[in-house]
Order: sequence, then structure tokens, then C-alpha cells
Amino acid sequence: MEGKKTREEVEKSGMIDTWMKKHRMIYTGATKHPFILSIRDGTVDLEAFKTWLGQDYIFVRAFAPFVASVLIKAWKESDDCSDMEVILSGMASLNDEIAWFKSEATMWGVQLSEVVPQKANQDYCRFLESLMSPDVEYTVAITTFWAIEAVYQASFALCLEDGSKTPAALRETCRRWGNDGFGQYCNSLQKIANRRLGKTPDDVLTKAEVTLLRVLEHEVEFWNMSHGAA
Ligand SMILES: Cc1ncc(CN)c(N)n1
Repeated sequence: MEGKKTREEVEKSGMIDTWMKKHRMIYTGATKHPFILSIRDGTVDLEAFKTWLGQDYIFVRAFAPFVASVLIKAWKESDDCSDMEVILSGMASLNDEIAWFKSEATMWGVQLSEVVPQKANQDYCRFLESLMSPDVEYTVAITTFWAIEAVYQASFALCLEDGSKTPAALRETCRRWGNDGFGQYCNSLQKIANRRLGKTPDDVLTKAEVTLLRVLEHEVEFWNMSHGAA
């Protein structure tokens, strides 16, 4: 019979894997959402896609300062100087991402200056802002950062798998987050998060787990917002 794992056993396999198993339902809800499945099976409503595009541009503009706040925490609190390089590479890809959103929006006829953030987006951005506080521990922030990136990586990688019927016009979008390089970057973030979680006091561990669950809920709401808007 399988008993409860000791903290030492959990540390060996990595806290993130343990949490992914424990919270499998909500993780699957965030990474295999009907909106993503509609891209994958080729039935996606292009109006829903355009809604997602405009809303995600606004999200990414709020996400960049959050990542900057993680960088500051890494500089102040990290026990490994290579963490900063991984976070910086994430910031550099956000710079590309913002430029990509602008050219993609032009292609789809979406006026980014006229996009009004919807409630789910506002709530998610406010949540990110709350995590920028210096009171939030680096371990909590880096776990959050990993989760946000990992949901997009897993979701869009699904649309590139063999047998998927992703429309040609959306394949580049899927490659942006579903490519192997982005997958490796997410693995690097996961490694940092696991290392920190493995040596954090129980109260911070609980905070990180709760924050991870909030991310997954916000991601589901974000997909719902795009999917339901068509
Ligand atoms: C809502 C959301 N979540 C995650 C990502 C990936 N940076 C994003 N662009 N937008």
C-alpha cells in the first residue's frame, strides 16, 4: 500500500511533480481547455482567437513587470546566480512576444489600442500585481512564473502533436509557446522552483501551493473568456 510521502521523498522527486499529480484535474483544465482543443481539432472560431489575441497582448504587458519583479527577487534572494540568466532570457522573449502580438494583430485586423481588458484579464493582472510586492518570497514568485509559462507551453504543444488538425494560420502561434526551446526554458524554471521549494519552510511551501492553484484557476478563466466571447 502506498503511504503518504515524507518531505525527504518529495524533495527527491521534486515538489512540482508531486503538486501536478495532486492537482491533476485543475492542471488538465488549464492545459486541455476546450479553446485549445478547438485549435487542435481545427474547429476554432476565429473570432474567439482574435479575442484571445487582443486580451493576451494586454496580459503580456502586465506580465513583463511581474517578471521584472521576479528578477529583482532573484538578485536579492537567490542562492544560485544562474537563476538570473534564466529569468533574463524570459524577459528577452517577452520583448519578442510583444512585437509578435503587434504584427499578428495587424494581420488579423485587431486594433490593439481599442481592446478593453475583460474582467478575467483584469483579475489575473491584479493578481500578478499583488505578487510583485517585496513581501512575496522569491520561492513563491518563481513557482508562479514557472506555472504561467508552463500552462502555455503544455497547451500549445498539444496543438502541434502528430494528428492535430491545427489550421495553418494558427501554427505559428502554437509554435511560439509549443516549441522545444520554450519547453527547455520551462524545464529550467521548473528546476529552479523545485530547488527552492525543496529547502523552504512549510509556511512558504503552503503559500507557493496556494498561489500555483490560483494561477491554474486564472488560466482557466482566461481561456473561458476567449472561448465564450465568440
Ligand atoms: C494568460 C497567459 N498565460 C501565460 C502566458 C505565457 N507567457 C501568456 N502569454 N498569457
